[in-house]
Amino acid sequence: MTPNRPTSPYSLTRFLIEEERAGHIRPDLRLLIEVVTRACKRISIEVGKGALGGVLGDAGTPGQASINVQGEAQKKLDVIANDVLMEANAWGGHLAGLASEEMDHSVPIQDLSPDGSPAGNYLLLFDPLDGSSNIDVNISVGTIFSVLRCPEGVTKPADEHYLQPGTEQLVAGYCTYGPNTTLVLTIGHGTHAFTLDREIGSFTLTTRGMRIPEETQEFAVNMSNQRHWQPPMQAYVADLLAGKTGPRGKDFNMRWVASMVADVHRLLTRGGIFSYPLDAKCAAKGGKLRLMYEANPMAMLVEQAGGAASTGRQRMLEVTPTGLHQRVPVFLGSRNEVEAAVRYHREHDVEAAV
Ligand SMILES: O=P(O)(O)OC[C@H]1O[C@](O)(COP(=O)(O)O)[C@@H](O)[C@@H]1O
Ligand SMILES: [Mg+2]
Ligand SMILES: [Mg+2]
Repeated sequence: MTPNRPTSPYSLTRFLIEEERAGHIRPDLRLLIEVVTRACKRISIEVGKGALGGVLGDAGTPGQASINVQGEAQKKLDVIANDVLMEANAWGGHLAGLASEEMDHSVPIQDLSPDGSPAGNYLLLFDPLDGSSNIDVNISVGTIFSVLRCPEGVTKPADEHYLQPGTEQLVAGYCTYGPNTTLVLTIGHGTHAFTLDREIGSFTLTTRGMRIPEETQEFAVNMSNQRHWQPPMQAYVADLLAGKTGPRGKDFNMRWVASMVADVHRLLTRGGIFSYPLDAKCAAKGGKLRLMYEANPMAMLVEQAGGAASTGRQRMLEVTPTGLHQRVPVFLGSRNEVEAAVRYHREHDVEAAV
């Protein structure tokens, strides 16, 4: 090699090929990740156009917002991002089916693939655009995705085939569209960050093996819901707010972006706890955030970085899903802080039982 020649950037493609050589990933799964992350680059371009691309605002017609299966008004970019991911994967190849936060039901790839390609081995789940309420105000949003194995012998998967606990995820990742576009990925061997080099259009490995500090003094929660929280969450946050002179013996700072991707990216970078607990407004639905599209992929990424993820009463990845759009309470991030939040729930439940 010529001396002093700059070494070439370590691309996502190179990373995946080396993981394949190490026996961590099969070639068809590697190609699936490449397809999904290429779609994320497309979404990044659409998000980046902002008002110039006519992509801001609500989907639907004026005065008649379009409503998704979650009962939430869709933004134009929710629909665009969903379409981009659908189109990117419609040719089949490695997928047997896909499911999206924005669609009522999963779709078998055989119904999408124009030439009726044989179904692949995997199921893809995604939240095409997370943090929708931030789109119009130019704050980071993102895409969250997860890959499961299609059960043996199933060529046309239905919703029930997706109902596997998070421990079964083969891949989890997200892409944040902010000041830069960053992909954070796990294939079950650590959590790694790749930054999009916009000049060459390629993801470059920028952090190998992200580690979440076990201790933190930073928490993320929507405090406006405080009056609706249940007793263990009330007690936990009251002690955080009591600071140095309270039972926790240290001061805490609060950060809340209201895009889960951005809040999780912060804690993967410098530690923290993110929570979206049960409250009186969302209790009937089981929580606010979606198990299959948000909580499970983030839980795998966080655990692979040395953190913890829980519903407050159960390890997130061990929850047995009962529905594609199931919602759950979420606590994830720095291990010791998540354990503290879980302790408040346990102590409350023990007291309530006597
Ligand atoms: O502002 P709220 O209602 O507390 O909700 C914020 C949460 O809702 C979400 O935006 C839900 O995601 P979507 O935008 O994909 O529906 C999370 O990203 C975020 O943590
Ligand atoms: Mg979301
Ligand atoms: Mg969304």
